[in-house]
Amino acid sequence: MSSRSSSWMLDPITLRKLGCLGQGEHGYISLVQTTDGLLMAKKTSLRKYSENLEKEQRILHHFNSINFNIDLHKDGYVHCDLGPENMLIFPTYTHGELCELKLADFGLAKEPNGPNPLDGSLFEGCPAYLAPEAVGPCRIISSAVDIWSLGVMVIEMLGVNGGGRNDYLSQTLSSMAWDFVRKCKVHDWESRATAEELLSHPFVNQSIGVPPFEMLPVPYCLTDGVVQGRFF
Ligand SMILES: Nc1ncnc2c1ncn2[C@@H]1O[C@H](COP(=O)(O)OP(=O)(O)OP(=O)(O)O)[C@@H](O)[C@H]1O
Repeated sequence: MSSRSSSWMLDPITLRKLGCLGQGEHGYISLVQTTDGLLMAKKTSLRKYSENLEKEQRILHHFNSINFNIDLHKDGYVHCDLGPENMLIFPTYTHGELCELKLADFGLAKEPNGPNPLDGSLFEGCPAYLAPEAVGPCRIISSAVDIWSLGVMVIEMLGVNGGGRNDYLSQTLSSMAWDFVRKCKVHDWESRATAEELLSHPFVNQSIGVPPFEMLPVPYCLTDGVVQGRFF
């Protein structure tokens, strides 16, 4: 489903399975090849999760048909399940870019004017990244939920311990990183930074070097065991 192929619906019988890319609570993902030689990820779920799968298909189709790089939030979608397991890192062919990031698993996402994810379902996702206002009887699901998750992920990526306590973070992170993180982790969801604001933050726009090619992730099932480690 990550291909830019013009024909969206494919006959599954024509897809050749090359290997397994990953597995989650709701299904497993295999690497398949179309008769045209295109590589794709195919998600298979139990019938009881078919609504989630259909929603994922609708959302991916929506972004496939307009522009891959558009901000999810501007279009009224909330992912609701952002966490490292749902951020996929691909090699990029764009000069000067580090890599290409893609979001996976829209099974819990909120569509524009669509219902909130079922009560309790967000705990099946990545609870450690869940915003405080997204739980409880009066829960509020808005784009701010994803921004909170982003803040938690950035703290984790920077390798900081200390239980996410603000006093510890403010002393440990660079002032630029701390400013970014604290804007994501504002408890009052209405005062939290938006994706648009964060995109112009210096933490996002700083210039960092491109890593050597061999550091870019390669699907494990394509490497025949040559590259160790897990596929993102
Ligand atoms: N397009 C893709 N390309 C490569 N790997 C993928 C792709 N989509 C998913 N995966 C891998 O499969 C894993 C599970 O996928 P996904 O999150 O969609 O399944 P899920 O059952 O809905 O998971 P969860 O338990 O989070 O609900 C991901 O964490 C990722 O490692």
